[in-house]
Amino acid sequence: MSELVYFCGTMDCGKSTLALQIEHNRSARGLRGMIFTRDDRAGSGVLSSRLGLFTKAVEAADGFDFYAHLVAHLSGGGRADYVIADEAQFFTPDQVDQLARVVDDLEIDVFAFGITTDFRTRLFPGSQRLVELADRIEVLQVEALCWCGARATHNARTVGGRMVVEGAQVVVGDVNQAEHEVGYEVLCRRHHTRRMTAAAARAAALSPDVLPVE
Ligand SMILES: Nc1ncnc2c1ncn2[C@@H]1O[C@H](COP(=O)(O)OP(=O)(O)O)[C@@H](O)[C@H]1O
Ligand SMILES: Cc1cn([C@H]2C[C@H](O)[C@@H](COP(=O)(O)O)O2)c(=O)[nH]c1=O
Repeated sequence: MSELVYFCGTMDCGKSTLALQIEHNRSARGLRGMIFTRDDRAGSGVLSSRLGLFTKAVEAADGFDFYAHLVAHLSGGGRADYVIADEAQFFTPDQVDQLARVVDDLEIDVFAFGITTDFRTRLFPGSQRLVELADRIEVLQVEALCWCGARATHNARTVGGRMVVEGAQVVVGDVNQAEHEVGYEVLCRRHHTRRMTAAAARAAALSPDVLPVE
């Protein structure tokens, strides 16, 4: 039975790496995958991991129809034994419905990867639809850590080095950016709620929040 699996976690927890590993393991056994992404930091039509690995992918912009693309590919004699879809938080709910249809009507496994919530702790529409439709939700096992040592569960956005809670939902970017750039930092819920990034914690070094990690 084919499945729609949603692999999720914070930024920088290894989702793209896992996507590339799944692709590697399956293609090494002669299976053929169809790889999609949207707005990867490395550019259009690339699925990249911070470990330095990357592969070509089909860019799934707004209006792209996953189901129609797969049907056209198969009708033209192409093969697709599984689908990998990275940065799935950026997909529209309709596109996630199309991925579910790929599973149900074409009987192809779909492995989707994405962050669940944005910098305001709100669900991305694509992630919400994946949570609603997935056969299985897998939270990544390699924990990203907050500066305090707790498991990071939330994504913070920083502008000019300060955490912000207002702005456009989508701003492509990375962790560990220079202070003047828009950047991201993963935090535990407590420090996200208190808007305490690593830099803010350093600045408030006398706060009990910055007791050393045990
Ligand atoms: N220099 C490094 N050495 C070892 N592991 C690294 C290094 N840089 C990044 N990583 C690993 O890569 C992970 C990020 O992987 P990536 O697939 O790009 O994340 P995601 O897609 O979830 O944002 C980090 O959590 C870390 O485990
Ligand atoms: C929290 C948050 C993130 N983004 C962007 C930033 C990155 O380009 C991607 C996440 O990529 P990763 O491979 O999981 O690190 O999402 C955003 O646009 N809005 C946000 O609120």
